Amino acid sequence: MAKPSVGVSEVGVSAAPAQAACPCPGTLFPYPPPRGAGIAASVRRKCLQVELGAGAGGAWGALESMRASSPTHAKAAAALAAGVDVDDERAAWMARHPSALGKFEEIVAASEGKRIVVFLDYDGTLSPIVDDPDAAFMSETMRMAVRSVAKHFPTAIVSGRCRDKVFEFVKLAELYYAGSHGMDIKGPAKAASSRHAKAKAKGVLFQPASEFLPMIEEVHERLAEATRCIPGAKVENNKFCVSVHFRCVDEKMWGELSEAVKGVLRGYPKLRLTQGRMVLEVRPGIKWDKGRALEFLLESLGLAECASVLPVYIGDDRTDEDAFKALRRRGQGVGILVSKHPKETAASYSLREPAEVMDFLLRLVEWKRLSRASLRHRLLQ
Ligand SMILES: O=P(O)(O)OC[C@H]1O[C@H](O[C@H]2O[C@H](CO)[C@@H](O)[C@H](O)[C@H]2O)[C@H](O)[C@@H](O)[C@@H]1O
Repeated sequence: MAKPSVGVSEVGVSAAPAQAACPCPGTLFPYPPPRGAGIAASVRRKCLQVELGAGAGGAWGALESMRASSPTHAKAAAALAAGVDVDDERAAWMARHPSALGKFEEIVAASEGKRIVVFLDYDGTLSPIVDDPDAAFMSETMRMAVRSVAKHFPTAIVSGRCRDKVFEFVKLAELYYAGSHGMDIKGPAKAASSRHAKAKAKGVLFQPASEFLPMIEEVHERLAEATRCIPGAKVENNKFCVSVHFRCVDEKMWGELSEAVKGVLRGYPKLRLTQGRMVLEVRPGIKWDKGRALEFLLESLGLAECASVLPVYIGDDRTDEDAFKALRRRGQGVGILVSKHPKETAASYSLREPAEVMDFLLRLVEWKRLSRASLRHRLLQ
């Protein structure tokens, strides 16, 4: 298996994913994605810029990013700057990123002759967003849906959380887990079915940032100390990354929080700062993300061949954009963004909330059962 190139990444993410010629028929990605009127260009640019510059600050600082990530701010700014009717904007966005439930038949039709592999983000995708990160439980019905999906398709959870923690929430041993934004990858603990035996025999386990472990420990302690006096701030150790939550911090204190985080990171030039949903994410500055984790898992499963696989990735966060972009680079796959609001995204489809994710997963299972039954029926005739 090819080892990844590990090195300090450049700060700044290009707005548009690199265009890849797709050699495969039946791609679901119209690329480049049509750009309708709607979110004003300046707001779009801000929504796309996820690297914040850990040192002296990038062209665009952490505080501005924190403000723009607030749904109220982003919406108000977009409406103000573009004078756009919010309903029109939503309709235009839905035309570009239609509901994966509404387009279900189109999606499964694209899987003809291919093996579907399912990738699921955790927070905001399988569990609703809540104030307390330690209380982001998934429902038992969602767990049953994921378990059923994993019976039919290789299934992976790809999360910003530490792998052990996300496993504690999901509690399904038959899945692949990629924790710490894909920097901690492990295969199923025990055999789920003989179909997966090949990948298991390879013993999938990969930690491309292991040398950062002591540094992350240290920076976690320093961040906890530096933000102790900011009410509502919460620092979470995600093993290869650290999350600094500001969901419960008064907006007036966001400036102080971002200064505290940047102050600590000045001493750690090998780390980088990105942002998720009301959270600043400190991570090793290596070229590794959820997109690379997706590629790694496909390769481990022996399914990297473009013609034989249809990866389906469902996620809600900026960090999931790396996986959506990876699918576009492959020129094939189904990227589904979970969002109630129009957002710039490299995903092709959308779902509004975790409840719709569960409906989609259950439909996938039902479709698989029916197509198997119909195949059996045809063989017996
Ligand atoms: O990649 P994910 O599985 O989506 O993890 C991303 C971050 O998720 C968690 O934070 C988010 O969910 C919390 C609980 O709903 C919420 O309080 C917080 O505001 C969100 O950002 C998790 O706590 C982070 O460590 C993950 O990096």
